Amino acid sequence: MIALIRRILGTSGKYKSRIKWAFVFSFLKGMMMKAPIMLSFLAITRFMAGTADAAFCGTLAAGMAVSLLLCVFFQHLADRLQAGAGFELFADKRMELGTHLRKMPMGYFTEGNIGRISSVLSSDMGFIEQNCMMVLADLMSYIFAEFIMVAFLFYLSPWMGLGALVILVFFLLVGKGMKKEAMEDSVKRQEQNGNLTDAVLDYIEGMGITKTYNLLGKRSKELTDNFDRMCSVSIDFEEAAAPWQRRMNLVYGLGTAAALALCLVLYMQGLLTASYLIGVMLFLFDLFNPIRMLYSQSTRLTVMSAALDRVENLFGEQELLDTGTARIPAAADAPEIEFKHVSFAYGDKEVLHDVSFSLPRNQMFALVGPSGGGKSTIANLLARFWDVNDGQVLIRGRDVREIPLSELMNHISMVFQRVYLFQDTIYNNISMGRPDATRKEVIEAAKKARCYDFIMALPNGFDTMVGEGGESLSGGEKQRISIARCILKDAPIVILDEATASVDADNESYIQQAISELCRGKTLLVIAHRLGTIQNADQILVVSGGGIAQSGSHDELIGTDGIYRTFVNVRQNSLGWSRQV
Ligand SMILES: Nc1ncnc2c1ncn2[C@@H]1O[C@H](COP(=O)(O)OP(=O)(O)OP(=O)(O)O)[C@@H](O)[C@H]1O
Repeated sequence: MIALIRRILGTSGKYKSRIKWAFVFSFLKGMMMKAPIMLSFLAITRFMAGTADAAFCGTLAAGMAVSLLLCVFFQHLADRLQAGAGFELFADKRMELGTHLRKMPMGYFTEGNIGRISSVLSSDMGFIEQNCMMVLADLMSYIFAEFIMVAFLFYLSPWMGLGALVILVFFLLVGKGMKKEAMEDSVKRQEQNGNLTDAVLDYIEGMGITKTYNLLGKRSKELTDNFDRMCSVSIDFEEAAAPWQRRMNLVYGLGTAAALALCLVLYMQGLLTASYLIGVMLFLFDLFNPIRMLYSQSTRLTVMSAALDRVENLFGEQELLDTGTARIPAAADAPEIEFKHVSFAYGDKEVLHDVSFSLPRNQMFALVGPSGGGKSTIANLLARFWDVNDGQVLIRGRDVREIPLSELMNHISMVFQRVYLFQDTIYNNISMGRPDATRKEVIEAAKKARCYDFIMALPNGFDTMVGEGGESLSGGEKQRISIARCILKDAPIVILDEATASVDADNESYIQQAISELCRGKTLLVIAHRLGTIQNADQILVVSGGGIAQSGSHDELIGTDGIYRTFVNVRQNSLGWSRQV
């Protein structure tokens, strides 16, 4: 418990001193709570000695009233300091986690971690935020109350004090077993919570496919199974705690009886006077209540501890190093993009092996080749979504790892095949390409991306809200809005993952016009699927089997016997690289 309190203090940063002050007020509250018992003891001693007079009685009554008022006052201060600190602390932690996640390699988000991240951010952090400070306040007041009572008992009778300490050892032993069991179950419960979030996200994201393939029964079953598992681990968790709670109550009952017996034995042996006997009896029945209450919170504490583990683990995930300070030169003799002996593996699976190529400035390059050959991986390494295992990726002669990530991102625009629009206005979706752009510049970008006309036909024009993921727009319209965003950003390198899905002829021609605008005066690296795009490229890189199998212009490559010619011939007659321009 102390370890958990230390851990929370350790993570509380600038709120640490506020929390410590709250502990001071908790301690004072604990003192004031027990003050009436101590005053009563004083009264009994004076009455039995016959020295109590009217002035004493008046002072005693005033002392009782003041101690009760102070108790309420200190409680108020402790609660205010702790609860406020808790909510502010976790608002900061969420922001910190957001910044941390932004610096993680993209691979982290594609390896089944989305559910874990969501459940840490919502359920784990929410649980700690709501419980931690209030529980902490209770814990501290129980610990202080127990300490004050045992110390007072020692003052009344060292024998009674020692007896109380022995009984406390039994509480600690039962508490230890209780904590161990609850800890294991808490870990299982929080892990299942993450699995459930994963399953819910997966179910909702895949709803379209689920309906199309009529998989509602199967997919619902997976989700229901997860709900069932969550229910059973929660029941196990509560059931596992019940026997320990019973043991704790047993120790409480037997401990109080033993303390009472000891008190009577001491009185009969003449080791305790009558007034001290009454004094001890005054709070004997409350003596072990604080420690019992302390352990009744232990299940919440173990959940909190497991939740803290998960939060800390997420914070402990390795970020992409962003220590570079090199600037990308405005002009350089070096190629705009260069891969030097690059090798890269996703885990153990090597995808690129010793890949080298260089691309001059302001030209268009097409990456083509069989599915799974490594085209997207090349684009992702250029944008430093991952780091290479060997070799170097250079922009204008600078290794991307030496360039600050923010500068690198300012230098590169990406148009993904799967366009994502935020639940916001169309205007904001475009302007996030350059947040300081004027309205005129945003509209200009929309015109260049050939989306102005369809935007103006919408009920609220640029202020129309887009549904989650851009669902209320057609695929071609969404793609053009994402191109407008890139045009506004005006980065010197554009990476474009050409859509494989076919769109209607009108949309196709609008998208091609938008791409032409986007690429004016830029270096374009396009993962190309359409023969029209490939033929327009200044240079084609055929990516296959983890390397560059061929490179050259369309005319050069088509005249050579090799993988490119075979591909073009095959694809011309099939669905893949269509002849649409
Ligand atoms: N995040 C990832 N984790 C593990 N393996 C991956 C990951 N992304 C891609 N791969 C694997 O790396 C290989 C290269 O994938 P990549 O997406 O680069 O190929 P591609 O040529 O772009 O394919 P496509 O044309 O189908 O998009 C594939 O075998 C793929 O399964």
